[in-house]
Amino acid sequence: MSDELLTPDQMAKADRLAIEGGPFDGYGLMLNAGRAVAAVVLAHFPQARHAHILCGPGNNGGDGLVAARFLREAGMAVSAYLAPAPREGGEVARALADFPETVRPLEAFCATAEDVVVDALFGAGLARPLDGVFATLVDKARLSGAPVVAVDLPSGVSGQSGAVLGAAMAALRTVTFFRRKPGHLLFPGRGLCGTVEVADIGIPRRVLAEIGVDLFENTPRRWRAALPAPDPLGHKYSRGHAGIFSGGPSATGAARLAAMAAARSGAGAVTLLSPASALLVNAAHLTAIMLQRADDPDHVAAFAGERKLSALAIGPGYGVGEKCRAFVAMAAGLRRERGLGLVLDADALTSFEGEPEALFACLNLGGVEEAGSVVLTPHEGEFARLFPGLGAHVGLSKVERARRAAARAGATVVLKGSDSVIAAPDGRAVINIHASPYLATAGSGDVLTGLITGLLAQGMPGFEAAAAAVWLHGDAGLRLGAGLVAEDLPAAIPAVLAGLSAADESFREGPR
Ligand SMILES: NC(=O)C1=CN([C@@H]2O[C@H](COP(=O)(O)OP(=O)(O)OC[C@H]3O[C@@H](n4cnc5c(N)ncnc54)[C@H](OP(=O)(O)O)[C@@H]3O)[C@@H](O)[C@H]2O)[C@@H](O)CC1
Ligand SMILES: [K+]
Repeated sequence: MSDELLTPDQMAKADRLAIEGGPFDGYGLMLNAGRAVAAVVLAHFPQARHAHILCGPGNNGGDGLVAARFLREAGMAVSAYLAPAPREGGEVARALADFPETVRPLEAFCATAEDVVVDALFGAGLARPLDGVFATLVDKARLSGAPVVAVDLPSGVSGQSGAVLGAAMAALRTVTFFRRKPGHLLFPGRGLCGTVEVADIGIPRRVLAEIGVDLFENTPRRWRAALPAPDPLGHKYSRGHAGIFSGGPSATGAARLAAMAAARSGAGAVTLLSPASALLVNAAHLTAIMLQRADDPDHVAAFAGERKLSALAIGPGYGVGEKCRAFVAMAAGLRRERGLGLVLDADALTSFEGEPEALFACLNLGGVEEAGSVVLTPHEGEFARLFPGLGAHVGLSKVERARRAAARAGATVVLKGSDSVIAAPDGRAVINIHASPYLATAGSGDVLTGLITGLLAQGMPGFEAAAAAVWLHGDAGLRLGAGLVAEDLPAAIPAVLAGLSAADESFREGPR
């Protein structure tokens, strides 16, 4: 499956460019779309007693009318229901004229669990919350128990953000056209789409270049070429040296999880930077990971120079407060002066609650010549603390929120969740769906931080390192499944890396 994602506006442009360049006109595309929907219904619900096609006033409804005609021709019992009067002379009017039966008003819809419902009320043109008869149809469809096949998007789901506007259909399958939209990958939309199929309706791939696609599913294709490979003549320090800050004696586990993940990602050396008070606790649990006392920022800076540290992570289990801010400032300095990669997570983010500008200022200080990449890895709670005004309820898509945050911070932002978004300050963004709900477990985020740090330490750029780490972490979660605990994740990384070539193949470009 292709990994480009188009917003509804970009999709409208794709339609327009395709029509201009031919060979299909608007009605030709609609015929192809309706045929594809009918094919999915016939393939997956051949035993349905009756097909009910709910058609809205726009082109989504037109696709529905075409599908109704093909289903009828295939021998299915069909009822089509249409919103009041489509625009005269338009493609929907043409689809209506070509439908040989009388269509019924939407209010007449009534289905049973043995039937199938085709939801063609609204797609890309959804402009406001569903209410009135449309909201009633959502309830009626749900209560009928009939499977729903959505045309383009479940009606009520925003293609742009995945948000539900008012109410939304819950589909078992969704047939979209040409490329998926962000709303198919972002929750809650993703949870309402069922299985998403992408139909080729004759829009040529060349239109993508003109649209300037800037959002993708997070697949290996996006970062595979930047993934570090060991130099046969290299040594452990030339493979990158990652430093992970540990918390105090009762909060050391998070940093050790991150350290082991950094090592598993391929970094040649990993050092745990521990307060003196936690040295013994950490020493009792470490083997391949090195240990260094770290109570004074100047000493750590000197150590980083002597031992050629190439990336640092601070935050997991570290503790919120002044000490954390001081070490972040020191790390930001090393990043500016020596090009170290830097990952800030958890307590390092929360430590700047109420004064995020202080963090962004120290990350963005001028005179940067060989500054390394910075990656911030907030979950929604930490994100809202660090980026007031960009929290989940501001009416922007998760992609837009992450993009604005990345631009504000001058850093790659991983906005974590079941639909993690990774955004770079230059606007590049990917949405990750390659993950498992079993990853929502204590310590899992610490492992992700370690993977990013390990990849940065090996010289991978920030955006690619973050996207790769999120995918590798997700793949480990999918492999382990039920019963996984965070300790299992680093150990699963060798198999994940070994399987990467095969995964890569499955994301190769399609024929168009
Ligand atoms: N373009 C092409 O060539 C191709 C497009 N294709 C198909 O077209 C679909 C996009 O079509 P579209 O742009 O006509 O939008 P669509 O989703 O049908 O809705 C717009 C209509 O709904 C109305 N409306 C909106 N929200 C509402 C609400 N809450 N409650 C009530 N009304 C509401 C809105 O009214 P208005 O806002 O103008 O008042 C307008 O009348 C796309 O998803 C795909 O299926 C394929 O055939 C391939 C070729
Ligand atoms: K729909």
